[in-house]
Amino acid sequence: MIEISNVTKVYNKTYKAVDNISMDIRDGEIFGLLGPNGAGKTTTIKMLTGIIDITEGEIKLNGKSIKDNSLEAKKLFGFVPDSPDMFLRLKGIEYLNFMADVYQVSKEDRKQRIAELAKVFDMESALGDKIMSYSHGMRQKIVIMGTLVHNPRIWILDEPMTGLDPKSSFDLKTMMRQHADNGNTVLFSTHVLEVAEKVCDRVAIINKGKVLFCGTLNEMKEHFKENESLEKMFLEMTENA
Ligand SMILES: Nc1ncnc2c1ncn2[C@@H]1O[C@H](COP(=O)(O)OP(=O)(O)OP(=O)(O)O)[C@@H](O)[C@H]1O
Repeated sequence: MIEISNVTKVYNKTYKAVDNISMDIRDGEIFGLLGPNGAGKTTTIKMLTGIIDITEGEIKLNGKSIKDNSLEAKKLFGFVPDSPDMFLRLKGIEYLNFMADVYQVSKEDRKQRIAELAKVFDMESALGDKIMSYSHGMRQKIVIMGTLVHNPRIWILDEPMTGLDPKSSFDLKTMMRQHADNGNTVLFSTHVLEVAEKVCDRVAIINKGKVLFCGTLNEMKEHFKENESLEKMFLEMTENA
């Protein structure tokens, strides 16, 4: 569960990139953070994960404050950032072992987990190669595998489908569903409405740092009927996808 309460982020003392947002992401659901470029999605995710400070407000992950109890809160989630170009000089398997070390995954558990993930993402034959030799999609997959190697309760993913081939994208969505169905929390951002429609239980639409809507997809469609400007923004987002 993620609780976001009256959160604001001000950059450079004046620019409000996120403006007093509140929402709860519940156990057992896939929650989509939707919005056009510059809406404040990445800023929100960076605050959730403790990468940047919260200017005002509070964020709790399974009851642990990311401000006051950051180390404990950070142990609870796996985070996939929007750029997968990391640790390029490491071999895939070295990166996965590094992540398993950081999260103190036992030798036995990691062996099993890495084998499972490599199979799902069709990466078995690539693990001995350096990440710099991987395609963008393969880099995306190795980062996702590194994030999931410690089996975190909460998954936070910033634009995770970007660059994935259709099969990997499908497999990731299936894994997200399974993880949520097991009573865990999955939050991801996207600017593609279609992706959200296929996988999310609930969405929040943000634009210019404000939450314009938060609810189920059916509720969103009802809301569009009453709010043409929101629907128009979405049509534009879909056209630009
Ligand atoms: N470090 C920073 N300093 C100043 N302004 C920033 C900083 N990071 C982001 N911004 C600004 O804050 C606003 C929100 O940016 P953010 O990256 O959160 O949007 P986003 O919804 O993730 O967009 P995208 O889909 O393009 O990644 C933008 O106007 C951006 O230019």
